[in-house]
Amino acid sequence: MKFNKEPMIKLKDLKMSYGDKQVLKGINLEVAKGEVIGYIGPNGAGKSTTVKIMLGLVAGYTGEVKIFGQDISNGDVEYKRKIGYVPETAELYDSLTAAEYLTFIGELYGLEYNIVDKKARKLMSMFGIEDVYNSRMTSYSKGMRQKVLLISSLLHNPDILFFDEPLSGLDANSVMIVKEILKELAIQGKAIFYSSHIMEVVEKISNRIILIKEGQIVADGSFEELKHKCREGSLEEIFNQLTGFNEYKEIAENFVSVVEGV
Ligand SMILES: Nc1ncnc2c1ncn2[C@@H]1O[C@H](COP(=O)(O)OP(=O)(O)OP(=O)(O)O)[C@@H](O)[C@H]1O
Repeated sequence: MKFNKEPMIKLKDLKMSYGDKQVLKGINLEVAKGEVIGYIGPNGAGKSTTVKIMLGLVAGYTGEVKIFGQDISNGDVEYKRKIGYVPETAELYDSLTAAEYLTFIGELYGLEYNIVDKKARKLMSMFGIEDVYNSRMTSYSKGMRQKVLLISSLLHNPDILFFDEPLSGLDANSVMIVKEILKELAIQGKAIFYSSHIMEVVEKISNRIILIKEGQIVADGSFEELKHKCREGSLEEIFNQLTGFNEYKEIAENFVSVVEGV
């Protein structure tokens, strides 16, 4: 296989516009096996757009996107078989049971029904939700749905994982489990692309942080490196500094005074 020598992901001068608006202005990055990339930035910075381009969901970009050493514009979608994705918002097929949904997804990836059924049930049990495996997902809480989504992204043992707010709706115990799972997956050599606005978690789980602002990378390094460079203590403070934001107090005060002014 190629990806021993090649980086798992390589983006070269990636640009993307929607109409007149340029949302990616030349992203360059390489991701190696075992890297957990915290991909962060303000709302609208271009994070989801980058990820969707890599997933082959958005066309019209310029520059080069190589996944497992293969240029994805060559029309061969085989690379998608080794990718897992948890989108920020997903439409689960609510009227299905988790058993039906997960076995369906597994079969799409070419897994045998019995194997995927067993695996899905086991993973559900580890998340403490085995008892609802055969219940319709309409009856699920937000956290339970999120767990099903996480499981569905991992059933086929992908080599690259794209996670967009994967902890959304999870309770503190489940968050700890997922954080450990991510660590373990990275040790197994997976590359993980982790987008989130929860800076405390990004700080802890990422071995490399990439901060994107207005379609450009403005920081790329380990948390320790960014801390040293920015002379700040937390990733939240680094984020505020690098995105030039310090008027949160003023905005909050004005906000409350408008609320009170009714
Ligand atoms: N399909 C689309 N059509 C037009 N504009 C789009 C489309 N998708 C995204 N955009 C614009 O591209 C910019 C980047 O959006 P993107 O979703 O990549 O940001 P993001 O960094 O993921 O933000 P968030 O943190 O809010 O999820 C935004 O200005 C958004 O309005």
